[in-house]
Amino acid sequence: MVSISSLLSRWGSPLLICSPHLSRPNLLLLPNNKYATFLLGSSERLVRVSSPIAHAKGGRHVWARNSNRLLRGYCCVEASVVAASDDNYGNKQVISVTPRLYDYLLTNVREPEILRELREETAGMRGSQMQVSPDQAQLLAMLVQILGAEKCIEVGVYTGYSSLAIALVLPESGRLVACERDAVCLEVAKRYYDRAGVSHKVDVKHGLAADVLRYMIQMGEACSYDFAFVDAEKRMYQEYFELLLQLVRVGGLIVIDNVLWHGRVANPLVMDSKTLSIRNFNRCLMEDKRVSISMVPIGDGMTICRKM
Ligand SMILES: C[S@@+](CC[C@H](N)C(=O)[O-])C[C@H]1O[C@@H](n2cnc3c(N)ncnc32)[C@H](O)[C@@H]1O
Repeated sequence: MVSISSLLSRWGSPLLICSPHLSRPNLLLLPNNKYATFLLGSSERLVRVSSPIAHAKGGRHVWARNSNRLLRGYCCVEASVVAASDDNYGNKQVISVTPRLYDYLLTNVREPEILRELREETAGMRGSQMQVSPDQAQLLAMLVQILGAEKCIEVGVYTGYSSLAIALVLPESGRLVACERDAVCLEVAKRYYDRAGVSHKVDVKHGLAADVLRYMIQMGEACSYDFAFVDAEKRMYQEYFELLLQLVRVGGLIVIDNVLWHGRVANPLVMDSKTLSIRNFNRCLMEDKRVSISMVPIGDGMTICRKM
């Protein structure tokens, strides 16, 4: 076994931080091309160790004793694979998407021409990083198709990329209620709905999404929607979710974007209000027996919820 102090001396000048924020013993491996960072700790003590991995060949194991538990981390030089090995995870290996691997993945996405044009036009606009990725849009469209959805809701339209992906696969009789507070973005979205010939399927609601959803419930539309996608204000996620749970039928889906929040949700040292909101929301969803859930590491992380 290697003690933390000998680990530190062997790896040169790593970073050492103590924090009271972890609620249970934890081990995270966050490799990139140059460093591997390990968080080892408990509610009493968190140790973060970063080490250059430039000279490593193959994988290497690191042991550290935390309270009375032995934690073992496996640091992979091939950054496309993360492997964790401890009491919780066994020897499970999971893919970590590198830029090269993501480029490859995108060559396997069938992005309709009109969506590509919208994405390229939006690239020059403020906030273009907010748009869902082509692989996410493809997954949303597939979920809508699998469900045979006729009635959908989107919370957070921006310039319309995800809503257009959904509208394109809706049947002619289908309807998407698209909620957005920014009129300038909506002008771009509406232009593309027109160009794609799907304007008749999209009911644009300009205003605050929670108000629109409340109004829809008051108008007797509860339990009548098949699918909802949430991609707006992060601190409102719980509220959107509660309203959409009323609007969606049993067996319908609510898909929530940005649930991994650029990885910040997994870093106990990050405590800003948006990260806390999403972390709390994820924790509540875990315990929410009204839905079955699947958190998918696509884009910035999406959770698919099915109403029971
Ligand atoms: C992440 S972007 C949506 C991206 C979009 N789904 C796409 O793929 O292009 C979030 C959008 O939500 C809108 N938004 C934020 N808070 C809102 C609210 N309370 N009501 C309605 N729209 C809101 C923002 O104006 C922004 O355009």
